[in-house]
Amino acid sequence: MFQYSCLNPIAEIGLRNFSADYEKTDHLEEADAVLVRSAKMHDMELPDKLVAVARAGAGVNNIPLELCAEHGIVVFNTPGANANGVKELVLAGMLLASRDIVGGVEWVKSQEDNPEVGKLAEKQKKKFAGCEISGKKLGIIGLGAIGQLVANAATHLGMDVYGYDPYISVDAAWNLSRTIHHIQDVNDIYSDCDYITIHVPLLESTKGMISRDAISLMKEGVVILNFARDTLVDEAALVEALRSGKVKKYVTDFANPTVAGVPGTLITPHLGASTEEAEDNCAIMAVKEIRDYLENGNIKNSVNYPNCDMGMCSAEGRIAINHRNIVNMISQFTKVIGEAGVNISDMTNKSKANYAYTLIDLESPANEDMVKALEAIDGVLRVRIVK
Ligand SMILES: NC(=O)C1=CN([C@@H]2O[C@H](COP(=O)(O)OP(=O)(O)OC[C@H]3O[C@@H](n4cnc5c(N)ncnc54)[C@H](O)[C@@H]3O)[C@@H](O)[C@H]2O)C=CC1
Ligand SMILES: O=C(O)C(=O)COP(=O)(O)O
Repeated sequence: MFQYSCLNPIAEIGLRNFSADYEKTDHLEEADAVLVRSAKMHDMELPDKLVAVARAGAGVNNIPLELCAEHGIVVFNTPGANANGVKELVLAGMLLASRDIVGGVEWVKSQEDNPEVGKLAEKQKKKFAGCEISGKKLGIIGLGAIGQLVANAATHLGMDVYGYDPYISVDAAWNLSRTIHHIQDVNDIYSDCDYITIHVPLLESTKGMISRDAISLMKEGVVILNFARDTLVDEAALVEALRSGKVKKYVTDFANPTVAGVPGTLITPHLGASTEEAEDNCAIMAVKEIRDYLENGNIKNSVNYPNCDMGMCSAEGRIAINHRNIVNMISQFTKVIGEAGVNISDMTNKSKANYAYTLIDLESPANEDMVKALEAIDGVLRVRIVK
């Protein structure tokens, strides 16, 4: 029996994919796996029993990835599962920034008791006039799951699209419309575009990337959209630029005291992934990843350990070892297993940055002595009998 805990509400349709061998617990210390959305895990104590964390979503800045890796806890996310939801809100954001839809709707609401509202509306409407997005230049920073969808959709809406992503995946590049201009210097996006949208993860290297200097390069009246993370933008500089009129609108999904209520902002309360479809997709993918890891030891879509897949185990035993990516590990594992008189029928070793993972199928079941001997090897972070 496995136990799992949800640190945020997770769509029921996903949780239904846990078999009868799984039980939900509200006690973190009992959980083999955790499902999480945006709950902050940095200050949480990581219980010994915990082996997997699945982020039902994309951004993993709320999870201590390195610390989890050190505890032999594999962290997963669900790439692309909520991208369409975000794309649609970005498109809505561009339209809301271009036409005063919010102001117009509010004005009509304020006239609910006015029998002359229809006539007055025709006089008032020029106050809410705007511009079209068709024909405007859109710069997209980050062409991953979300950025590529925004790029293609904006092209279909008649925008002239410029994309910047020095680390773009081959798949994302294949998916991009050929009309999208490939930008190699992000400053070209800053200086040339009417609308700029960012879709990069929050990392040490991306924090504050929309800096005061970046803003100073931008066109007068630029619209900036941020559905990625608030700390990607120097929001103090941004507020000054809004007040001076340099930035026409700041459309963001992240409310905080620096920007809330500032004229020129359009702020949603982190709604990008809050659609039924995105929540379902993320939950289904997260549960699938946890099950494959707990039941078979396979890793797919991890952000702190390498992917590794040996399918279902048909051997007598399978053992999973989370370890550091250093020399001479495998020979030590096989020595321990050989000395226990157990024959290895199959094995895979994968690495990602500082961490590595080894799955070993055995012709006879693993035992606790073997696990103890493997755990004693310097560099081993966790040993788990999968079967
Ligand atoms: N508002 C919301 O509800 C949501 C927000 N997000 C945020 O959006 C971010 C992106 O999500 P996805 O597109 O799904 O992630 P993704 O991982 O598919 O794409 C991120 C892209 O950014 C690129 N990148 C990394 N550093 C870069 C840099 N310095 N300059 C330019 N490109 C860079 C990567 O190469 C990658 O192609 C997430 O990390 C998360 O913070 C994601 C989903 C929902
Ligand atoms: O997937 C992401 O990165 C998101 O920002 C979505 O967050 P949420 O799951 O809505 O709390």
